[in-house]
Amino acid sequence: MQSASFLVLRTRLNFSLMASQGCVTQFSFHPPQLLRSLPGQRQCPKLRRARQYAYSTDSSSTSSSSPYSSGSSTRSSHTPRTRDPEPRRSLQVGAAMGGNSTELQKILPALEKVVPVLAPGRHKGQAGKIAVIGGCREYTGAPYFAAISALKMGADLAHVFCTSGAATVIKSYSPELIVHPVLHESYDVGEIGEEEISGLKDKVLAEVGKWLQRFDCIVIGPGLGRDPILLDCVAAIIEEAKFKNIPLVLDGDGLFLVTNQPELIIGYPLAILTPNVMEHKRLVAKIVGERDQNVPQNPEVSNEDLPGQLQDLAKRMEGVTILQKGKTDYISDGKTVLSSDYYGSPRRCGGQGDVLSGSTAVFVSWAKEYFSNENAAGKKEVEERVSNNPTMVGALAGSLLCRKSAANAFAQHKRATTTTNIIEYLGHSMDELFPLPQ
Ligand SMILES: NC(=O)C1=CN([C@@H]2O[C@H](COP(=O)(O)OP(=O)(O)OC[C@H]3O[C@@H](n4cnc5c(N)ncnc54)[C@H](O)[C@@H]3O)[C@@H](O)[C@H]2O)[C@@H](O)CC1
Ligand SMILES: Nc1ncnc2c1ncn2[C@@H]1O[C@H](COP(=O)(O)OP(=O)(O)OP(=O)(O)O)[C@@H](O)[C@H]1O
Repeated sequence: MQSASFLVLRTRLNFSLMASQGCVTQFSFHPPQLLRSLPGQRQCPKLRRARQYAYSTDSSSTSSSSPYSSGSSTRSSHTPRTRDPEPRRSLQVGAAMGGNSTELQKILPALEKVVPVLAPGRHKGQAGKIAVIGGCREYTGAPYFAAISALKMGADLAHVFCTSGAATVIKSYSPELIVHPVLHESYDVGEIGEEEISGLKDKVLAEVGKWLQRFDCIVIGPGLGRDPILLDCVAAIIEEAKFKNIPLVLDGDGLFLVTNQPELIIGYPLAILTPNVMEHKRLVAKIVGERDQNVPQNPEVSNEDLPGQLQDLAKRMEGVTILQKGKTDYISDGKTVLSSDYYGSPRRCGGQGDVLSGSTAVFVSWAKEYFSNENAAGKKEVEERVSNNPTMVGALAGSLLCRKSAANAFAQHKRATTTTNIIEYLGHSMDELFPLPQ
């Protein structure tokens, strides 16, 4: 078993090396000198062979094979390593620190195509109407960060749906946000029975439901809290949003909800989950550990094979896009893995994930709009250089923007950098990545 794992690991190292020699598109932080020598993006025969070796030794379904090695409580002594039936296409967006990476210079013009132009003829709302569902007694900062980030990086309108206790506070942070005090938590409603809870759910759904169709993307979870009544109502909102085909970004307590009720989101291609390391581990334990008899109950999430594990997780979630945040951000919809370690800041202050969820929501809405236009200019370029999936494109662009903004804020504020500083730099960073025409 040990030697089998070792072989796969060796294959992955070779894979990385070949990737850096041009067999896959790469934006890598690590070897810029290799990046510069990239001869092209097409898959080379050597890499094709390596992929076959790594992935085709077992043609059984994902439920019987997995990239997860043993965790603390093993259910079965047989814990095979990665044998993905489909090869992984890996695209790494990496950081020659100053932004001179050859690959990044290819990716940015492709991403730029989905950014809407600023033209006098456009009307309010065309650049994006975003909603954030979050904000409770404890947390008012997180939904504010997500919603204001959406506005600051280019959306036209941002709404927040929160509890009445949080609403006044959020409104007082910014007159630019449209705040709806429509959610309820146990603390407010006291002890109520099943029937009353059901009535409350209907009321919340009616209040939120009349707005839903207007939104281009909804962020669910920043500062939402974990009150069971409130989460029950949010689950109903998710169902309704899916019915209306609205893209969803799930973060913070929204992830807590869908980790406990994965059926809410599995198979919905317009969903993006943005877990941090801890949230990702919970998701893996639930989706892989609890459901697959062939892997340990607490599968080990290993840094070595994060891309393979993430792809496996996204595949098990039937095409949901997952953006796993960390030192490197990994993004997968089960078909492709993108990774980005471009820019970033060493400050780990709370709230940066909220900036990411708000920004990603806007990029996803732009990408969806872009792909829905059959005559959109440069579509082939976006598909080839990034992905033909709007949620993948949006997630990568969101990651790049937030890391760029964090780097800019850190350069100015150093150890004093907070999320508010990062938000202040969103507009400037957008313009550095996607400059407005002179
Ligand atoms: N100002 C605010 O209102 C903020 C509210 N937030 C909200 O707070 C709620 C709870 O979020 P939490 O993230 O605290 O959730 P959890 O209760 O899941 O806590 C996660 C824990 O994991 C730890 N952790 C995070 N990243 C880690 C890593 N890479 N390695 C090891 N440990 C790690 C953290 O220190 C934290 O103690 C969410 O609704 C969230 O949106 C946050 O967004 C932060 C800002
Ligand atoms: N070690 C790191 N180096 C550079 N950037 C990082 C690092 N860890 C996270 N990030 C970036 O910070 C952003 C937020 O990720 P983080 O892991 O802090 O989210 P979070 O814990 O959900 O945040 P929040 O405090 O809002 O709940 C992401 O864009 C990610 O790319």
